[in-house]
Amino acid sequence: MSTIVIKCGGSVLNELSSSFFDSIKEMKKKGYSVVLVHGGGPDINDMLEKLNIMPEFVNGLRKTTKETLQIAEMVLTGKTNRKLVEQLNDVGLKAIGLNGSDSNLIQAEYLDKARLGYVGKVQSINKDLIQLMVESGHIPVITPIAINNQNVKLNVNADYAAAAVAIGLEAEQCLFVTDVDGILVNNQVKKELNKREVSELIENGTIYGGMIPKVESALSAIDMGLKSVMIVNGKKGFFENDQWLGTQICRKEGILQ
Ligand SMILES: Nc1ncnc2c1ncn2[C@@H]1O[C@H](COP(=O)(O)OP(=O)(O)O)[C@@H](O)[C@H]1O
Ligand SMILES: CC(=O)N[C@@H](CCC(=O)OP(=O)(O)O)C(=O)O
Repeated sequence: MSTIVIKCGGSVLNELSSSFFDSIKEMKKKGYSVVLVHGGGPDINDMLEKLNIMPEFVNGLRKTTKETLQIAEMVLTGKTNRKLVEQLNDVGLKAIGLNGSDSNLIQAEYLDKARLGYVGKVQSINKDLIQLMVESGHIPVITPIAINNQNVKLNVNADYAAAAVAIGLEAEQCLFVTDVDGILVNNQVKKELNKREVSELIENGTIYGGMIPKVESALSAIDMGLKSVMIVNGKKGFFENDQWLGTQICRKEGILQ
């Protein structure tokens, strides 16, 4: 059975359009297995600010102290995951929330402990557990908190978590659902971008902040054999006339021609 992994960004979780849920129903009807990974950066920021802790990011990744990690997990599992699971269940989709640290669902190691603290780089995923859920007709909704081999929990950027889940499941496609129509260059959505173009756009500052983990994880997923990675807007319908609307990340030039 073909799998589509959908990463739902925190930027758009409160504004998901009804066509977002219709698209998931459509994919299920067509026989795809659907697996969701969610973010929640803005919810974490709100809580940190309430607690007078200043959020800090390096290239779109949150600097994570032990305290920040606890707050991130509390918000992501207690608020963000709950909300998305409830919304999916409300429209009749059988969603089930899973924390990435449960049963080694997402295994990670420190990405750069000195610079970023408790931030994880995914090493492996528990494919069997996800497949168990999928085969029983459920949509797993995964929170990007991982665990390392010393049982230390780590905060993983949801874009990297989604790409790792897509690779682990040998998914057909990974969709990054966010709050913009795709990657914008001079206010125009690029239909496709390759590795070289992405590097140039990061270098000249056109791609910045939260878009960096998206394009970097997209490129590494493609390098590892994933067929298709797209960045789409969750506030609108992003599937029309059998086509995805957004930016496709390609390995090399002209891959779609
Ligand atoms: N070239 C670009 N095109 C579009 N958005 C960009 C670009 N570079 C940076 N961004 C920013 O990336 C944001 C999406 O990333 P982020 O806020 O982390 O979303 P999410 O929570 O969905 O992961 C956009 O809202 C925009 O501010
Ligand atoms: C290490 C790291 O950056 N973790 C992210 C996890 C949530 C996330 O990725 O949320 P978005 O998809 O909304 O950005 C964070 O703490 O914000």
